[in-house]
Parts: sequence; structure tokens; C-alpha cells
Amino acid sequence: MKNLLNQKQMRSADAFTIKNKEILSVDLMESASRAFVKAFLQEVPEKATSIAILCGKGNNGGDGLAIARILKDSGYSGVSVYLVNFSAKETEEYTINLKRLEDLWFPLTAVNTAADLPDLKEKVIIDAILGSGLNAVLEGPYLQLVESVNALNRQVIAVDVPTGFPAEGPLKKEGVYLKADLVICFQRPKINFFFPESVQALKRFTVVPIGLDEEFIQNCDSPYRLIEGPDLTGLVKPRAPFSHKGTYGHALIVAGQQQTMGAALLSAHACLHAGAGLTTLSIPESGLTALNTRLPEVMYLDRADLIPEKTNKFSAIAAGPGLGTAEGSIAILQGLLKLKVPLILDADALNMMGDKPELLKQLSSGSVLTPHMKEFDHLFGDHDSWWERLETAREKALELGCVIVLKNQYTFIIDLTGKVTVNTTGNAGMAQGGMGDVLTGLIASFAAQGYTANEAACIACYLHGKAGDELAETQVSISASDLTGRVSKTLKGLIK
Ligand SMILES: NC(=O)C1=CN([C@@H]2O[C@H](COP(=O)(O)OP(=O)(O)OC[C@H]3O[C@@H](n4cnc5c(N)ncnc54)[C@H](O)[C@@H]3O)[C@@H](O)[C@H]2O)[C@@H](O)CC1
Ligand SMILES: [K+]
Repeated sequence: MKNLLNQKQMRSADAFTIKNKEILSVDLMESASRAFVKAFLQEVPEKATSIAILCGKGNNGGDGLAIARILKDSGYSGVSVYLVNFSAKETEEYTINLKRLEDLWFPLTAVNTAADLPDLKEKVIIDAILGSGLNAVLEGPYLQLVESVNALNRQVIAVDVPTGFPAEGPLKKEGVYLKADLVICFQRPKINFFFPESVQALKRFTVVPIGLDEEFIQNCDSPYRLIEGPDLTGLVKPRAPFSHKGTYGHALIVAGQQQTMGAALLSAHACLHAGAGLTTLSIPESGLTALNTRLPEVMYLDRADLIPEKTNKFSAIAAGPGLGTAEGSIAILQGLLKLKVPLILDADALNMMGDKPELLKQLSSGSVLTPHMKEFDHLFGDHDSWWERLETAREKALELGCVIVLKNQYTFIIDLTGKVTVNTTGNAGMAQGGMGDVLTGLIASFAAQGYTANEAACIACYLHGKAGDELAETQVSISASDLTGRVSKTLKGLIK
């Protein structure tokens, strides 16, 4: 899995690469700028497009100057450079790249105060004002400049990070950032790109390798990493010869009420399709006809049988989808907690825990909690920012000895040691009811098949989003049942 670094570690990776690969810092800048232009070409292929590059005086600005030269060399005919001279000092790499442009008689416009910014006519703006060197919120002329650029409503492509946007740490509601349509980011995405608040600064990002030492990056002690398809190849086991249904575990899902039987059926359906050897559903008796007609492969367990002697054969137990929060449901949850086995808890099971926090203490180690933001805050208190929410999730995962799957556009899977795996699969077509129920069924399925709680959560989250991404190639929206119908095929693609 790819490690995500904070800016201090990123600077160390720069320094290590420069020392170890014996390349000059300015050459690394050249490599970064070339990588930027390669990605830019995909985005703005029309060479006659007018482009304004706004360059600060740090290395982000240095990148901007090198990008101007490389764009011109690549045939872009309408490139203008604006030198944002708000800071007294400039970096060595900036100075070298400025000299290179001056030697080419490249037209340069100085912007010494925010009021100096001319009426920009260019169609595309490249933001190279400030990058990851930012150390505080924007104020003074930077703030004014960013506000006037935002008011232009042009297509903005930012170098590495939008000006003013902190790469990590809590994102303040009142923060002002240069609004980029796209960020072309170097080597690794910034941690803050994965939080919903980032929409204030960017619509999308793409990551380009610039030649930093990967071994160094992977050896950095970081609590954050990304999960990608190749990480699962090798982890997800193929079906073995001579295996039988007993080889692939027996999952129990405790879900549904008379009015919410659909949630239970969706969960069990997903569990089945992700390969559990046997799936049993514990629902109210009123749902039996629906179960037998819709999911003939799934077995039934009476609610009265949620006792140790009847449940010890299950290799994973999930509870919550459509379970309700009334007295009867609380008794079911309390009964499950008394089994003293790891549980996968979602939806109403989490709501009940939020109502009765003392139940959290009864969770067995190795359990999995799958809250979305509201459920999470109900469990652990309100949070002002996603950064803080994730910090709490890390503390709670460690304290409770459980895996927390904090769901959002990018889902964070926090393991028992507080390490965070970020999942990037999934798309807006999946924004439909029932998706969470499917995810719970997938986690239960992989846990039943013998994967650890963290592995089961990682495989399930990746697979869930990936199946959705594959369907989104030909569909606008994706129903929970569509998704379930796809998972086995997607899973096949992940196995070596
Ligand atoms: N070898 C390297 O270090 C590489 C760096 N690269 C680029 O370098 C960037 C980082 O460069 P730098 O560290 O020089 O930093 P920046 O270019 O991001 O900004 C540094 C300047 O901003 C000022 N500043 C910081 N916070 C401010 C604030 N809140 N308000 C006003 N001014 C503020 C600093 O005093 C300094 O003058 C990266 O984002 C990337 O674009 C790339 O060229 C790749 C290689
Ligand atoms: K920038």
C-alpha cells in the first residue's frame, strides 16, 4: 500500500532523493514540472489556449516558471507569466528558473501588490503562487489576490496544492483557498484532499510521479496509506481445489424488522455473492416468505436462537441493517454482545450504541464498526472537522481494539493499531439507499471466510467501490442490487 506523507516527511523525501540519487534540487524541480505538463496536456490539449501562470517566489513558483518554459517548448503559444512578488526572499531554484525564462526573452509581468493584478484575459490559470510551504492561513496581499482570482471563475489548474490549502491538519470553515478545478499533485496526494471540506479548494486531483525515492517514502512511519487494486492481488485467495462450502465460512447477519426487511435481504445477498460458504439471516418471522422467495440460498435463524449454543458455529456475525432501535432491538444487541465474539456492527446497531455508550465497552476485540459521519458523531461526539474526526477514530480504534470503517466519498478504514487505510474506489452513482447494507454483507462475508477484521474491511470497501466504478462506465446510477450482482465478477479481477 502506498504510504501518504505529511509535508515534513515529503521534504525529507525530497532531500533524501537529492542526496541519494545525486541529482540537483533544480533538476528535481524540472522533473516535477515535466510531470505536471504531461498531465496538463491531457487536460488542455488545445495548444492555442491562452494560459496565465501565477508564480510565487518559493519552489512552487519555481515550478510555475519551469512549467511556462516547458509548455512553450511543447508548442503552447499563449503562455503568460505573472510574478507574484509579495515576499522578499526567493528560493535558489526559483532564481535559476527565472533566469532561464529571462534568457528566452519570455514576457514577464510583475505583480507587486494585489492591486497590480491586471485584468486577466487568459482562459486557463495555472496556480503556482504557494504550494506545500504554506505555514499559516492566507492574509494580506495573498488573500486579496486569491479572492480576485477566484472571482474570475476561470479554469484553474493548481501545481501540487491550491494556494492557501493546507496539506494536512484541521481545515477551518473560514479558510480561503484558491479554487482549483484540478490539482496536479506531486508523487503523493495530500492527506487533506480526502476530506469533504476539500471541495472548497479543489474539484479533482491527479497524482504524478516526479522521481522521489519510493523506498524512502514507503519506509516513512506514516499512519496513512492508500489501498489500490494490486494491494489486494495476493491477499484475496482463489477458491481452492477440493474445497467445499465449509471452507468458506458461515456468516450470520442479524438485521431487519417487518418494515425494513429489504435492508436485511440486501446485506445477506451481498454476503452470498462475495463468497461466504454459508449465509444465515436472523430476521423476524414475518420476513420468512420474503427470504425464501428472494434468497433461497440463505438460511434462517430465529431471533430466540441468538444464544451461544446456537451461534458458536458462525465464523462471523454482523448486525444492524434495518434492525431498529426499540426495546426489542436493544435486547438483541445486548444479547449479541454477551456472546463475547467479534461483531460487525452497522446502522441501527451503531445508533443504539450511540444512545447507550456503555455498550461500547462490551465490544469484543476485533469487532468492526461501520459508521457514516452522523453515526460516528453520535457514537463519539461532534467534530468540527474531518481531520479531528479521523483523529478520534484512530484513538477509539486503539482504545476499543476494533476496526472502524468511517464511510464517506473516500472511506477511512482504521485498524486496531490506529493506522488508516484510505479507499478511493466508488462514485456518485452509488449514492442510493441500501449501499451501506451491501457493504456490511461484504465485510461479514470476508470475515467469515477467514480474513482478519482489517483485511475483511479493506477488501470489502475496495470491492464495493470498484464494482460501482465498473458499473458506472455504462450506468448513471447504481442500485444496491446492481452492485451485489457485480461483486463476484469484480472480485475475480482482483485474484491473481
Ligand atoms: N525539491 C523540492 O523541494 C521540490 C519542491 N517542489 C515544489 O515546491 C513546493 C514547496 O516549495 P516551498 O517549500 O519553497 O514553499 P512554497 O513555494 O509553497 O511557498 C514558500 C513561500 O511562501 C511563504 N509562505 C508560507 N506560508 C505563507 C502564508 N501563510 N502566507 C504568505 N506566505 C507564506 C514562505 O515564507 C515562502 O516564501 C511544493 O509545493 C512543490 O510545488 C517541487 O518542485 C518538487 C521538488
Ligand atoms: K499552488
